[in-house]
Amino acid sequence: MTSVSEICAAAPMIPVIVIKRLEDAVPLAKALVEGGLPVLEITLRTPVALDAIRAIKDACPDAIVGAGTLRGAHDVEATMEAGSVFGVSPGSPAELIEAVKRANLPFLPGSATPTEAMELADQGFEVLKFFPAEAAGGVPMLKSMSSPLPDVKFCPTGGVSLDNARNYLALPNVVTVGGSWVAPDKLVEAGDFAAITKLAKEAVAALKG
Ligand SMILES: O=C(O)C(=O)C[C@H](O)[C@H](O)COP(=O)(O)O
Repeated sequence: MTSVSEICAAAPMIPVIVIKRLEDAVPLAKALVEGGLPVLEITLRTPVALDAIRAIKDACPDAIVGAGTLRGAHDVEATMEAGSVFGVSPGSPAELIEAVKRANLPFLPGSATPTEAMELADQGFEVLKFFPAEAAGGVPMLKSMSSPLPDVKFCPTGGVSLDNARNYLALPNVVTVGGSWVAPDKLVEAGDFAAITKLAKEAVAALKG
């Protein structure tokens, strides 16, 4: 099993993906992988999300497919059954944390405060999703947390864009960022997957290294 740290090191950003039509799943995943972004977070926000994960697993061997918006134990079981190799959540409710530990699923729990960060790090989580990044204090908040908690690493997500991602990645406690900006609804709905590859390449060029 790949660790969360290895998954986060595999790309400078993790696209946060909302699949509304199942037929968009594979071309979208292929477009992002082709653009240099192999780590994909498929959110469980739509009815086709689990089928989308299955389809991408089958058709895109180079993608590292995870599930986002995990809310409870049932989500952990369902996403693993569908083939997700990691999970992400906007928060860290106790029932979800217990389920993730039982299942041994590589997991980025959501954290927006120092207390949550301390509790989750104590429980052995290597990287936390700092969510909602911009609304919860953004770069200054993470910078402040890096002084007392230098060992706690984050993937800021929520309001992160090409414009501010580099400021996050420059922080010593940020290992990668997450965002939906590389897979905007409009382009997916229009079937413009070439434009999505272009956005992915643009993100990689701006953020790598
Ligand atoms: O669905 C989840 O699991 C979430 O936690 C929320 C997403 O990560 C953010 O909605 C992405 O934020 P944007 O990049 O600003 O669109």
